[in-house]
Amino acid sequence: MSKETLNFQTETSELLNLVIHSIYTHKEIFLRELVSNASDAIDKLKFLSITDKGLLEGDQDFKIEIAASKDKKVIKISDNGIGMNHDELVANLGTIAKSGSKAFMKAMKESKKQSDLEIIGQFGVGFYSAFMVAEKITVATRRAGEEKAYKWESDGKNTFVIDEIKKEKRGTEITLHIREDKENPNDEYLEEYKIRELIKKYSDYVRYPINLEVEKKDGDKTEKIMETLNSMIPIWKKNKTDVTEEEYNEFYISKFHDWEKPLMNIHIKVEGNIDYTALLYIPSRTPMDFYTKDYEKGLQLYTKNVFIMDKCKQLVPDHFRFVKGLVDSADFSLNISREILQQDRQLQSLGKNIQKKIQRELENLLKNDRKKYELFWDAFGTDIKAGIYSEYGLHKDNLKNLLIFHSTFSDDKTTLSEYVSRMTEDQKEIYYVSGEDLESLKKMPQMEAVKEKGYEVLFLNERVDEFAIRTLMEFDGKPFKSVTESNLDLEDEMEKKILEESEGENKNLLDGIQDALKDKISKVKLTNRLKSSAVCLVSGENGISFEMEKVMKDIPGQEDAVKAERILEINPSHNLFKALKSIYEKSPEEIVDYADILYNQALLVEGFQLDDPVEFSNKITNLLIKASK
Ligand SMILES: Nc1ncnc2c1ncn2[C@@H]1O[C@H](COP(=O)(O)OP(=O)(O)OP(=O)(O)O)[C@@H](O)[C@H]1O
Repeated sequence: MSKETLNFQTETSELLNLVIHSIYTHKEIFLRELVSNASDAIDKLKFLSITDKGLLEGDQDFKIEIAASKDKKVIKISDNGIGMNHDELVANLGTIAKSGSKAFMKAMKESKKQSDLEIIGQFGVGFYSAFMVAEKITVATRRAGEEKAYKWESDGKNTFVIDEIKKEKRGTEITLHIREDKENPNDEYLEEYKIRELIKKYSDYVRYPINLEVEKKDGDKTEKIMETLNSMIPIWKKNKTDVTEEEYNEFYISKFHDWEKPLMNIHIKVEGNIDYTALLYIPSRTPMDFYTKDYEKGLQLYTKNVFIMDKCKQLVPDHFRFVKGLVDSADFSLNISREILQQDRQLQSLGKNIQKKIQRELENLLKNDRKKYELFWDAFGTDIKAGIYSEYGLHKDNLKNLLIFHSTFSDDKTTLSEYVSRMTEDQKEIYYVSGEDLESLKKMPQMEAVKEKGYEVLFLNERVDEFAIRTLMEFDGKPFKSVTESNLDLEDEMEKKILEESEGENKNLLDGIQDALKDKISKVKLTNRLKSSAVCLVSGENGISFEMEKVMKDIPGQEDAVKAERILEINPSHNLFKALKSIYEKSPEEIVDYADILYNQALLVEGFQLDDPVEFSNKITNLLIKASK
């Protein structure tokens, strides 16, 4: 094969341009990235060699080596991992395929501020980050089990060159030709102390020895020896007490490509039916791709220190899909293929066990650190609520204690059991009101009577809320009840009787309003539910609420699939009702316009769009003119 010169994919060029020209902070992470690639490459080889011993080529002494030369201004990082063949070289080091770099580019594109370049420190852009310190990079590599070896070389501008070479040992050797830069010198990366420091800081847990070539003086002689810099104990195998918060965070950031430290970690060692260790993290905010189809849930799976798979889906349920982390269990036989592993019953029961642990940790957080729990809730509460109604409510009993909502009780959110503990003796139901934003919910007319009774009302201000609540149906034996339902049943017998009489006396007026609105509402009623408001809409008994109707409307193809039954309720003690009565007595035909205005007002309060806003506005205008005469 002759030498070929290839262009970087456009996105890669953009990324490289950024890396080379704009980023001066956090340069040191390049070493972490290269070491982590080397360690991944050994992991891959180890895994493949289970079924194909030949790949080892007689060398099982897995290691990563670093050598630096101040004279030549180069630093070399080599590994005896899987290596790359020609096509892999082109694909892996010519395009951006991987999560870290892709997410980084996306974040960069979305942010306008230069200071956001800081995020690279936490992100890492993989291999390409080496161009922060190198003016030229040479990669020599041979794929395990193959004969041909290749050299990849580039100055990170627009092109890279690939050439065939001889390389006896399998694996990859990366040579960085350190960039001269007076303003932002890179020379320290050639110093032994710095390399030691960086490996300790970022790569101590790497399971293979990271050996640095150091000079040792022996009398007059100096000789070069290899010294292992890392402790090699995977962080998850250490005792909790031996790991600092910072180490946990550092591990998360480098391993799971977040740019913010996690909200919390869950480090568990379980001995039982299945022995396992898990190190799980809850991110501190919703990942950028969380609501796209690119987001994949799952935990990394290791067995006996060998990496098996990256996103093992069975280990976390959908409602905890935000959890990142890894699970290491010696109880899996390694000879099974990934496909068989996926059906493994052990895996299912491991998943169940992990699910319980996550749940317990969240319950503890809710109990012990409400502030932090609210941060969690802001990021992932929607998923918990969706988890309640998905799979036909299969998980509702597990998840119901994790719910928190705003309520009329205070500005803080409340759990359902806190709500129940505050219920008054005569209160039989848990009241809620649903709608889009808290401020308008607080002012909903339907709330008035419930509030006057001294009952607390939950605010369901997210779309999934009502679906979750309806799946639950009850909590602690107390059914949920929407304050906008028609049969609120708050009155005593006396009040009911007075209302009925009043409806009888005003039958003509009510019928007149009903006739005027016949296509729009199913009924007009007088109500005790209102105090200072004149009218409101409530939903009927077909079980569909206004909020559900709105949600369904937004689903393409379902626009008219469900409609809540609308009942117009009028407050008989309000001056407006008296005014309606006198208008009806004088000229019954005028009631048509009034009815329409009342109905539209009630719609507005409910957050609905008016069928004909222009007509509504004209009617109001006419009324105002009339009033001024
Ligand atoms: N030392 C190596 N040995 C074998 N393959 C390597 C090595 N370094 C990099 N690669 C290959 O190049 C790919 C790209 O590396 P890069 O560091 O850019 O991203 P990544 O590490 O895969 O992604 P991320 O950083 O998001 O995990 C890797 O996925 C791997 O296939």
